Amino acid sequence: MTSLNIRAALTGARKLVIKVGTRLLCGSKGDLNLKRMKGLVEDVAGLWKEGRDVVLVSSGAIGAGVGRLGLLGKPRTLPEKQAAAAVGQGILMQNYESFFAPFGITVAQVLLTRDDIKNRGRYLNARHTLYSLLRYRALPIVNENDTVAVEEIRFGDNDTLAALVSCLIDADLLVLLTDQDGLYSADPHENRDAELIPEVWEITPEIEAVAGGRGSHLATGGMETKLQAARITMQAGIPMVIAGGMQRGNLAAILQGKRVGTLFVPCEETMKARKRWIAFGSPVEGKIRIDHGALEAILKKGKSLLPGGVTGVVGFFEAGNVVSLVDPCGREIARGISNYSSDEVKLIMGKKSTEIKMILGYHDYDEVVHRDNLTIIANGSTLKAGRLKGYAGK
Ligand SMILES: Nc1ncnc2c1ncn2[C@@H]1O[C@H](COP(=O)(O)OP(=O)(O)O)[C@@H](O)[C@H]1O
Ligand SMILES: N[C@@H](CCC(=O)OP(=O)(O)O)C(=O)O
Repeated sequence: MTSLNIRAALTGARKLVIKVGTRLLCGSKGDLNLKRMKGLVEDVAGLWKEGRDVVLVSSGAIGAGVGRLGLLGKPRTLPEKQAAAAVGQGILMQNYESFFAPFGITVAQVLLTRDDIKNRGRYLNARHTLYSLLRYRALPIVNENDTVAVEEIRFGDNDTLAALVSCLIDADLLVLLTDQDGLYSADPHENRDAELIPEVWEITPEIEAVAGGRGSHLATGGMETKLQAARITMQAGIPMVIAGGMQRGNLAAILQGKRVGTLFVPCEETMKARKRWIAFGSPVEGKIRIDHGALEAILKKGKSLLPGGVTGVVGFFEAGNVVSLVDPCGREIARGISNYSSDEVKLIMGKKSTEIKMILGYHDYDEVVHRDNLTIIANGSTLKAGRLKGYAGK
């Protein structure tokens, strides 16, 4: 695949994560650049109105807090940074709320710590919360929960957080907006002759060498953490673009397939890493038997497994474990992550999703196994849904 093909493929990206850095939002004293923020919001709203899902990862809480508290610079100690973030996060959200409102877009604040990603149960929770917000057409605005995150549970920088959020929601594209138009052959602040690198296919030592650290006293990480984010997205099979957010229109241009910023091309070999993890990387804790209707829905239409299609449960498993889905003849057709434990599935099997609340007393998910967490298996190999034409399951 050529870089032009990949750029063109970005036009079809439906689920986007867009990260906005402190550099764009805050001046050197922490003063929020409201004009720029408003412009960014207008650009994001344009994509949203095209029917795309957007999760915004916004930095700037510490910076805005520094500005409002009149501090001389970014605090050095963690409690002071946490205090600044507590002040600034509210200011950020207040402005996002008022800038998105004229477009009829409701925003939602989502604050995460590293534990929300590391712990499988919490990971699934965060994922489902984000999915629910997008289903409600509310635009999630994510930041690190700086006010409570101590060193051990910190992401530390929002570039990494944005990459992990992209994996969390299976994004089609991550865009990191910053003050530079992409990755240059040297830090443009230090070298006027630096040239933009339009595509990166592999993070080589040469690429690492051009990426400098922190770019301003309020921002974190500089290009180093952006490369760290690219390592994650490239392995996860998600294209990532670093682009300039100082001027309007770059987001739209990227989504029109134009050669804007630096594209980090995902590795095709590892595109299905997550699906492979589900199929082969994790122990299978139990089996769920499904009926012909569910079999057809999963294999031919790529649908999720709903409780109504379940006919039996074998073994003992917890919510979040990988289970085998077996057809009425007992053949394994897929593996997936179960949203419910074996005891819970036994209670809700054969029922409608709307009955889950009545039976269990709670209703966390409609699906027993969501299609995003499901890998189809046939003759020991993984296949895409819809490709199993001859398979009637009989
Ligand atoms: N090779 C490079 N190309 C572009 N920018 C670089 C490079 N190396 C270091 N930088 C610095 O990275 C900064 C952007 O990162 P950062 O300050 O963390 O911004 P943000 O707040 O947007 O995350 C730029 O202002 C620039 O000084
Ligand atoms: N969570 C912090 C952002 C930390 C960070 O990574 O900043 P940046 O390098 O500007 O993206 C904040 O809101 O201030």
